[in-house]
Amino acid sequence: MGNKPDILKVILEHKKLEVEACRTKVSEEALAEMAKADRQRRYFMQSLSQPGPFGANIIAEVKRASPSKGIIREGLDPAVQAQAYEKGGAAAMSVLTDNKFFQGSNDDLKAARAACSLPVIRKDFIVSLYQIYEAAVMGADAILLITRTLTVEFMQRALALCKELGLDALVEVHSEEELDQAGAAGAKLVGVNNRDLKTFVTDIETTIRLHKRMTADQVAVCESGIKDRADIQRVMDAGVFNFLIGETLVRSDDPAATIRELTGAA
Ligand SMILES: O=P(O)(O)OC[C@@H](O)[C@@H](O)c1c[nH]c2ccccc12
Repeated sequence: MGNKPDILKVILEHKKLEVEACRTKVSEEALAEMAKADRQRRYFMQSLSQPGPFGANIIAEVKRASPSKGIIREGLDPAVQAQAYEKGGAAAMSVLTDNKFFQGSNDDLKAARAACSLPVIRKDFIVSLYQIYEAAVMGADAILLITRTLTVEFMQRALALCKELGLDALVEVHSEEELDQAGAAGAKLVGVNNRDLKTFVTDIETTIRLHKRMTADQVAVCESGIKDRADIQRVMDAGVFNFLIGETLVRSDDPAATIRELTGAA
């Protein structure tokens, strides 16, 4: 790592500029007004509050590319992918909306959500409340908050706004310290990213370790680096039943079948 640029820092700096550019087109006040409009809410957190029919709940991700892997699948169609995810028995869906680093878009989220009946989380780098209004306006059911990139004070404000707008929040952590910060902010749905966003090293044990430190009112999600049923079994044996999976499903030629294998339904 040493002198490798910190990609997370680069992403956040770019994201701040992006949000400022959006603000000049639609003000936060105008967006907040739009966010109040009636929406057909789908319950993201509720779909993860207990184990599914075969045990594991899968949050299946639409992910075209990433800074660590480059293009994961050329020409990925979010609507087709969403239908396969639903058919395979996914509990929920995640859609990357960051364009510069993940080649996603708000339109990807809209298309994926319109093609199925699963609750959808907007996966992006939230640096401003502006993006939370935006998430509500594009029809997302939940947002991701990455503890490493935020203050406890901002997370509290963000969680309060989510409540007001009828959005769920998945609060992502990668260390004991971050888990404590997420808890202090009032996070209930806690995602443990097995991938270190600085080094891109993935270790599933991270979820098992941090889950032991969670409180009884927190629901855990195991995120990143899940390749097969054995990975899932190992984490389930430790008491975690929610899994956020991107690459393995996007690379599969039959994502519905892969979900069935992963959940244990096939
Ligand atoms: O493709 P994977 O290894 O299955 O990982 C999915 C998901 O966890 C990952 O995309 C992710 C987790 N947290 C993030 C934060 C930003 C961008 C991406 C992510």
